[in-house]
Amino acid sequence: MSMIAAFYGGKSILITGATGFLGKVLIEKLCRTSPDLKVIYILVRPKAGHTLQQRVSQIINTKLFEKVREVCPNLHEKIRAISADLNQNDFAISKEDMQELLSCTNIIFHCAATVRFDDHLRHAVQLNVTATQQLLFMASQMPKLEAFIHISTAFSNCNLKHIDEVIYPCSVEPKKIIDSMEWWDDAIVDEIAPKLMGDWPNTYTYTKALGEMVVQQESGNLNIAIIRPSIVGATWQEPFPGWVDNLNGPNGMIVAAGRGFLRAIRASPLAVADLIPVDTVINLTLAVGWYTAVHRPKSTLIYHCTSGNLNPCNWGKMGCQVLSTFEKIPFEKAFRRPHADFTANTITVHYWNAVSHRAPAMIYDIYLWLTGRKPRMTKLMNRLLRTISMLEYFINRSWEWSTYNTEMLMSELSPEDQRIFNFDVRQLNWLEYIENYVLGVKKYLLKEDMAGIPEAKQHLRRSFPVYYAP
Ligand SMILES: CCCCCCCCCCCCCCCCCCCCCCCCCCCCCC(=O)SCCNC(=O)CCNC(=O)[C@H](O)C(C)(C)COP(=O)(O)OP(=O)(O)OC[C@H]1O[C@@H](n2cnc3c(N)ncnc32)[C@H](O)[C@@H]1OP(=O)(O)O
Ligand SMILES: NC(=O)C1=CN([C@@H]2O[C@H](COP(=O)(O)OP(=O)(O)OC[C@H]3O[C@@H](n4cnc5c(N)ncnc54)[C@H](OP(=O)(O)O)[C@@H]3O)[C@@H](O)[C@H]2O)C=CC1
Repeated sequence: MSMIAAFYGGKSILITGATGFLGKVLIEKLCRTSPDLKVIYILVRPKAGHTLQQRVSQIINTKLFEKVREVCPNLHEKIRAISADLNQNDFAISKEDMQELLSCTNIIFHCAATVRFDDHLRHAVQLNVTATQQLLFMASQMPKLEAFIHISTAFSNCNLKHIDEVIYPCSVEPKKIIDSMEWWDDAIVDEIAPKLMGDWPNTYTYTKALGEMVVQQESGNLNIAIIRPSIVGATWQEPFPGWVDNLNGPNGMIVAAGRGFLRAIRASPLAVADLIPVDTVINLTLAVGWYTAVHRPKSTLIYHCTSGNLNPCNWGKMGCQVLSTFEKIPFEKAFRRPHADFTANTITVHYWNAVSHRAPAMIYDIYLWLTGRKPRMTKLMNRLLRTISMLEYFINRSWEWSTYNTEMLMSELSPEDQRIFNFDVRQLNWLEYIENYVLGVKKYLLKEDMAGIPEAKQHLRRSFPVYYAP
């Protein structure tokens, strides 16, 4: 019998960010391995044109939930959506709902965040710092709470090269920043943001670091743990390989390269590509929830969920495998034949951006205009180049994350739990994983049919501009 699965049986679990990438995989795994859990409360913000129930149905009627729908036929009843906006006071939760959450919750998984790199500092602070503070305050009023699990990022300290499983202080206290945001107008925030952020590359990583400090400072008597995943990628094994549903991180780059838009990038081929599959992150998260509640460690433990020190792979090897997968399973309607150059030289980057990115886009737009269609390629290319410029920081450096707590936890699990909640990234075969990843992007993100592969291959071979354009 799995101790972890049994632990979640009969429990009331509160999840923020449940409609996001990690949140969906968390709900799926929880319901599949512990179908006898009592209820999962999910805090969902209302979206125009969709009722809360519709948002839940949209999630659980997808392929990701195919297996769990068999194991847990009353899935709808297990998931209770609560209308909430984490940007509002008391999360704009109704009195009745709040009362129920406070009196019933046993475990909290706090996943909600803004993961945009370019978010305005005010908004990033609101969601990644202030909302975390508010949730901790709520947690402190929950008599039945056994554990509070906070999802951070391994890049919250990306201004350091070697990162231990400890909280590093930021120069300005998060409480001061939260208070200041109330009376600073946007112009002041814009002016002061670079000074506050120092050597953090964006508002996302900076506010996630502040969020960790808040967790440490407001932990009180709570039983808390922090999980720091690195770059979270498609599923490795569960519920099936290659599932992915957004364009964040490497996903957008795989789409852009597969469709032939992206041909060269400023990246260090030897830099460690610290990717971690989303199911690995969720398995660790559930194991941490169990361990924190049952063993009640004396201090807040931080768990790095990274691959670099246990099973390293670099961007060069990943890029090659992505490209070789495109040959076997090409994407449909490619603009050009997939090809990629890594370069570290700024002049070469400018050259490739002009010759291989902007010029073909402009030529194609002229062709669209001449044939009476709306030009769109230049706009798309500019957006892609802007995205790449934001990712460059992460593909030209390597970090070392220590994983003592994560390895300690692995050794605490029974053999059965090590199998069911596997987060041993040493077992991951990168080449196989990347191939399934690319296939998953094609199937689940681009919704392309595998039956279209022969036609996609013909398109690449037969179309002269597609094959020969630089
Ligand atoms: C398996 C890995 C293999 C990698 C190899 C891939 C390619 C291989 C082929 C070879 C190529 C050359 C070699 C490549 C070498 C490596 C390259 C890989 C790069 C991988 C880099 C990963 C780095 C990740 C860093 C991680 C740091 C921490 C991780 C985290 O903690 S959180 C998750 C990370 N967060 C994000 O990724 C969010 C980033 N996004 C943003 O900040 C914003 O969306 C934005 C990029 C700033 C864009 O903002 P906008 O306001 O302009 O746009 P908006 O968001 O409103 O969207 C508008 C429309 O654009 C679409 N869109 C959004 N993002 C992308 C995207 N990345 N690519 C394409 N399109 C995108 C969006 O859907 C909208 O569309 P519409 O609705 O139709 O208008
Ligand atoms: N993806 C990655 O590569 C990595 C992610 N992480 C961390 O993992 C966690 C989850 O990330 P991920 O799943 O990728 O993120 P997503 O962007 O996919 O999901 C974010 C979630 O937060 C919710 N949310 C955002 N704003 C609000 C709000 N005002 N009120 C209520 N809910 C809100 C979103 O709801 P809605 O559907 O309404 O938008 C969504 O459910 C984050 O803490 C992130 O920092 C860490 C490392 C890497």
